[in-house]
Amino acid sequence: MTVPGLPMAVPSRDLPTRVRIHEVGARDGLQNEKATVPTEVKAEFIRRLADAGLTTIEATSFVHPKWVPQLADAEALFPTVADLPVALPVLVPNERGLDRALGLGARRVAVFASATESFAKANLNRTVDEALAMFEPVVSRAKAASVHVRGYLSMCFGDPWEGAVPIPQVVKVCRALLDMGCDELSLGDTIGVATPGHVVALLAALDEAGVPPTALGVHFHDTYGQALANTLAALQQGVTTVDASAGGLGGCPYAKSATGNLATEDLVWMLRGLGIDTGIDLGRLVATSTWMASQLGRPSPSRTVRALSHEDTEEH
Ligand SMILES: CC(C)(COP(=O)([O-])OP(=O)([O-])OC[C@H]1O[C@@H](n2cnc3c(N)ncnc32)[C@H](O)[C@@H]1OP(=O)([O-])[O-])[C@@H](O)C(=O)NCCC(=O)NCCSC(=O)C[C@@](C)(O)CC(=O)[O-]
Repeated sequence: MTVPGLPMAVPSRDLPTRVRIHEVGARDGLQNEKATVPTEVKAEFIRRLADAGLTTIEATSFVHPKWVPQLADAEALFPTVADLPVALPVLVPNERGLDRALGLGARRVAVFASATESFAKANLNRTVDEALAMFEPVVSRAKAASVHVRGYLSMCFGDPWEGAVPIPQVVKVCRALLDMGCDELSLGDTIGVATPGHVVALLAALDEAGVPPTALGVHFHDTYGQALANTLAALQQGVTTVDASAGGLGGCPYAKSATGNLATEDLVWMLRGLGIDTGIDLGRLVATSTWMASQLGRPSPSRTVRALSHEDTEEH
């Protein structure tokens, strides 16, 4: 697909020159679909994302299949994409998940904690502390096997049961995950309620507690249309890893108010305008999301996908 009228690149001195996009569409996106997507379609989706230039593509989750039936095919899927020349992180909640992932040769895993008790219970059937205790052997065994570990932290801004989440509560769990040995953290705005001022305040508090922006990724959902504004605020504070989901797929099965993630295409469009290199072919990415939307039987919510897949801009 030819992309018409790309934005003029106007670099800004207070922004990074390169951003790493951590693509979560195949995991966070598809885990929340009502219909279960066939394994071959997931594999094709991941291959197309790699072909579009994404270098970190979260592939699946080794969680209990009854908790997330949409990803119950992790064992069948992972080996079919394992040879791609990209990083393929997978979620593992516990040692059972780690064993399954390591058994298939996964080199990057992610544990996923919660800043709130309500979501820890709903998502992991544990208190916050019990969940951290569950992750400890996962992280230490993964590190011993030279496997990269990401630590997600959900509900960093607001929680559907508890409301606004106090910043010190978030800082405490972030510190615990880093002290445990996680290589990087991802701050999840699981239900998409964050606003830029809150992002800046949280990043400042984390920095003060010894968690620098270079150790962090940001993971925004776009429920209230704030995901791009929040991302820009995070970039201005020195964050260089941004999670996004092709076509804006996504949500979380254990937080009903979680809607789609920040769309990767919307992010790439903004970064291009800011003169920030991502190495992504936007035309191929839009074509991938348009193809995935046709597999799911509904249009992509991404504004950029919609604008660029309009019939006058279809392949020339
Ligand atoms: C953590 C558990 C397993 C606890 O669930 P539990 O019911 O407390 O499990 P358990 O530890 O009591 O074990 C019960 C049985 O499950 C088995 N089991 C135990 N673990 C596994 C496993 N890994 N794979 C396969 N089987 C497993 C285990 O072997 C045992 O089998 P039995 O002995 O009875 O036959 C469960 O709560 C779970 O799987 N939760 C995952 C929920 C999830 O995936 N949520 C979505 C991801 S988080 C997210 O999307 C947010 C994020 C990351 O995107 C960021 C953001 O936006 O905020």
